[in-house]
Amino acid sequence: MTSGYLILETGETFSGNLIGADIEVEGEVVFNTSMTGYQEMITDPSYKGQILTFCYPIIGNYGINEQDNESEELAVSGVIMNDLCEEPSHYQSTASLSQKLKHANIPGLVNIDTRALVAVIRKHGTVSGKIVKTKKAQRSSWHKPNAIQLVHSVSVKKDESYGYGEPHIVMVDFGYKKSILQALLDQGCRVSIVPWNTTMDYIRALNPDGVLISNGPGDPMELTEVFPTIKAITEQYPTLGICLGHQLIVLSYGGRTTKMPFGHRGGNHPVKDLITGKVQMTSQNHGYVVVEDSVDSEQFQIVFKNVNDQSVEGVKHVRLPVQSVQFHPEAHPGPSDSAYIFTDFIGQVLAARGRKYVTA
Ligand SMILES: NC(=O)CC[C@H](N)C(=O)O
Repeated sequence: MTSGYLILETGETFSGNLIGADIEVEGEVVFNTSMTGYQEMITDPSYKGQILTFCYPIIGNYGINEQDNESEELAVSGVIMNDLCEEPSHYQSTASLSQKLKHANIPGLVNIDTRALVAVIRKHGTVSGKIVKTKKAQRSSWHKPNAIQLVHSVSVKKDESYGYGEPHIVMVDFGYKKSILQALLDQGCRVSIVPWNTTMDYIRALNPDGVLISNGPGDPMELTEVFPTIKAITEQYPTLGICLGHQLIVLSYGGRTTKMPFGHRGGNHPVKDLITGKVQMTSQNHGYVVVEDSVDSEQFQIVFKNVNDQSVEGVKHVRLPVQSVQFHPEAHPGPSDSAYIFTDFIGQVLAARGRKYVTA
């Protein structure tokens, strides 16, 4: 196998072997703690521009199938793992992970000491890194990807329409995961997916019963140009925000987000519902988080918090049927404890139909 290296901006080098595409890449090095779900992760558009490390030591054992893609394209810039299984076994498997990476022109590094790497990321916070072929590769220039470019590259370029039922939900696409669309279709909805920079007039003309603001890559504070539209949406339609969508809703009301030391990426993040006191296990993938003090309590109530670090995991508007969650109720990968978020949203949409909102 060809030798390859991960070099970090903080100075460390990790040695392993190259798989997938024969190219060098750069990206923010992040880690996910899920035991399964590597196919959903590498196709989740929120990972656009990032190099993803799998904490679980054996990856690839059930192959790649035709069902579990969260988007058509692979989103990650590169992947890092310990032990790659090249002989997958699963009745749905149609390819191996390394074949999929090669086909998508994405490089990976295997036989990396991922426990040591994760310890380094946890020490420094998320760092930039490069997957390279020689140890002496350039360590000086690092560039932070721009959120508008990232979102633009993964968002639909024109409307797409799915399902024939009711109610009609418009999903503003910052890089949606297919499982979110599937969750809406499972609720019987008709779904119109529109590009991230769609105007309020255009959304109004589609006459939605409710709007979903999707997940997506990048630093939410760089997406200022959409804040007025997001706010206008929440003032007019029942709205659900997921992950980036949650951050954008809070930002559009004057709140702030900040970068977490190394993010929440995994399938077992405990989140407490502050109203019922119940804890649910959630699927997560985010590097930024809403700053608690920045949430205007005259507008929003914080209704979910992370049990591990007490960070904000969801808000509800105090008057309008608007809710947003930092975690992923669509799961994939991860537990589906919070799937009821979609049922609640559609319930609110149906209850609000025909009613006119009085805005703040
Ligand atoms: N999954 C997401 O929507 C991620 C949101 C944002 N890009 C973050 O990292 O926090």
